[in-house]
Amino acid sequence: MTQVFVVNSGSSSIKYQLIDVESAESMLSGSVERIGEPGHPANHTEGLNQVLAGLGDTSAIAAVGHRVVHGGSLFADATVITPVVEKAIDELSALAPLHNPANLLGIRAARVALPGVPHVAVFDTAFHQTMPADAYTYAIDRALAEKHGVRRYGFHGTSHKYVSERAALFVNRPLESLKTIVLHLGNGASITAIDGGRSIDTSMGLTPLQGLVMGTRSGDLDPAVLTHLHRVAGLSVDELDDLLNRRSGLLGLTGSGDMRDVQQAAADGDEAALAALAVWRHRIRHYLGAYIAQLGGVDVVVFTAGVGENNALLRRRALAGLEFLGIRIDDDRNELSSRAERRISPDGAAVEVLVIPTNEELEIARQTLAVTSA
Ligand SMILES: Nc1ncnc2c1ncn2[C@@H]1O[C@H](COP(=O)(O)OP(=O)(O)O)[C@@H](O)[C@H]1O
Ligand SMILES: CC(=O)OP(=O)(O)O
Ligand SMILES: [Mg+2]
Repeated sequence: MTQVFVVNSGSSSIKYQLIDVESAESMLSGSVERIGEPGHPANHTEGLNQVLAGLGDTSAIAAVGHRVVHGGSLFADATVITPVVEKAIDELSALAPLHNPANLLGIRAARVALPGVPHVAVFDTAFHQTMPADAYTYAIDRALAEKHGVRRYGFHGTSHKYVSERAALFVNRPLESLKTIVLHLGNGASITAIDGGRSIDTSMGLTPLQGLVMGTRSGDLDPAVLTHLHRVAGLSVDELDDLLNRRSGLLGLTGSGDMRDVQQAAADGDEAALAALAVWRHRIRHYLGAYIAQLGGVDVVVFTAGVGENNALLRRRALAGLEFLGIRIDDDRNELSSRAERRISPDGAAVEVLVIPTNEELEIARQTLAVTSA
């Protein structure tokens, strides 16, 4: 029995699992959520120490897999963590300020608790390294961009990879033949266009700030918003960074960054919440349309992550009115509350619409074992 302990430090949560890789069975799993909010762990170190204290017998653990969000163009594959790798993850923190520091805290805390086994980093960016240059290039001075690694990288790759592979198994068609769009809608959110199993475009960019409206991140805006706010409102670079990463998105529009709160407020008729949901939906449909064009069609649309897996109403609203594209939802199927992989389009629809719970931890465990036993 080969067990891998997986630590997934998200921007607002720590998810962990002890996984028996051969059977794909989860021996232990849990999460610490709403980190930083009142009544919850103050930070990731506190959260992780709680988790590690409850681990019990660790003798069967062969390796520890860590989700690391930004790997730049240095890491196209899972990598055993050495001091050099740790330093690179640290240096990439500037490009993923909500994530890489949390990932590093996780690595350091776990290494103290589990010192005798290899620790492996599995990067969110790796799956998107297949994107063609036309999709990842920003139209700015080429030499400057190259010197500073300024390009689109994309994130949530472990999730997009896992979910698209599960979707192909679910519809019982070869992954190589499918045009798939995965909507990973969590606290952070991104959409990926996957052609035959390869990421060809994704909504996040140089950092996990670009694209969709998220819990606290703005997603897309005209880059001139930054220079404008600097000039007219006197905001410094750090203040702008904080504004767009930590005080925008649903939080900026409504006062809460948690979709559950926003939806409750909208149900109670709160104008700001209703408007925020409309912006959230508009942005999703913008990318959905774009990716159907980039792919030249779509066979499978998949919802995953916190919002995508759990919220039937938001799924319905995201896809409403797209019947002309063959995208339809069966309301009864959609509203069935379940933790299972499921189809929510009607039988015989041109496009399969699925809900596939993501399992970044299982994917991380598999990749961790693959590099440590290679
Ligand atoms: N039933 C639900 N309805 C709407 N949103 C939900 C529901 N359950 C969870 N969420 C949202 O999912 C988010 C967390 O998603 P998750 O994928 O776990 O995020 P992350 O990995 O970025 O921490 C929460 O911020 C919450 O807004
Ligand atoms: C990259 C990213 O946004 O991750 P998360 O959804 O965990 O915040
Ligand atoms: Mg996540």
